[in-house]
Amino acid sequence: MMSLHGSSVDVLKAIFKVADVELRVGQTQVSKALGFEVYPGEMLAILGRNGVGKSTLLSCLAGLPRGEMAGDILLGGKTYQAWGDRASACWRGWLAQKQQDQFSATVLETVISGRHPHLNRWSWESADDRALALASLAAVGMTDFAARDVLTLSGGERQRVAVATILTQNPTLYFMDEPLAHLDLNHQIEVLNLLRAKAKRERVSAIMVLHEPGLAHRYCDSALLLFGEGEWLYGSASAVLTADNLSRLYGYPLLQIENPGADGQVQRWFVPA
Ligand SMILES: Nc1ncnc2c1ncn2[C@@H]1O[C@H](COP(=O)(O)OP(=O)(O)OP(=O)(O)O)[C@@H](O)[C@H]1O
Repeated sequence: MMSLHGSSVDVLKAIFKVADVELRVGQTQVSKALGFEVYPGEMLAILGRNGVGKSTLLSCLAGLPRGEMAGDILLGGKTYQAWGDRASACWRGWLAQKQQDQFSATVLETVISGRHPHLNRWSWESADDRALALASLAAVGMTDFAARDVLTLSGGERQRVAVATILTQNPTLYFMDEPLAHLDLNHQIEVLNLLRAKAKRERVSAIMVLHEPGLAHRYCDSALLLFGEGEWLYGSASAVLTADNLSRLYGYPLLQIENPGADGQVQRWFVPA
């Protein structure tokens, strides 16, 4: 268990702190003594093999307990319990791994539902809420689908609606379980560009489960690797996302390829050896 972090963000106040988190689900030990902090504007990727416990951990970090957990999770300096359900729902957004629609609803109604934590019990969505929902739909290129029934959408279209919904909720901290699921390459980049720009502009932060280490390196500031048996490695994306660490993580030898990106950053891609 190790932390490898640079000092560039240390001058800021962390908005999210995790200390000594022990987590087990069924027979799986997900983490032992896990600790890290997230700062305003930071994007953190969680990576690991299937079944290692990424979703279980993300859910616990988002205050939606799964499995047996001990340790401290502080959002803006307070526990979820101290915030209460409604206040914490305004602070943090949750994008689930699977979108499960039970009933017919239009795309716009679904996206506007992101505003619900912000509304009083008896109030309806305002014109501002609707404008925010429409802007979020436009941001993911789904404006033309506003009147469509969500039950008729393709997997990738439904995922873009889920991203628009969390954008409409407009939380300070985004928890996203595989936000790129079902998306083609073009839309994967579009969603990550959108989040990166929002993090930079509005200082919101994101913790997300990703399966593509090259994209995690390109878009995230930090990374948390879950190795199984509770072992983990956390630190800056460039320190953690290396061929050695990822070969160990996935149990398969990987080659690292570096390429200068248009933004002047060195991009790192990993391919099976
Ligand atoms: N309620 C449960 N009872 C027993 N085992 C469970 C329970 N929930 C999850 N598990 C197991 O715990 C492990 C971790 O599950 P989790 O969904 O967190 O993995 P993951 O890393 O997100 O996987 P994937 O990459 O496949 O989405 C899996 O082996 C899963 O089968």
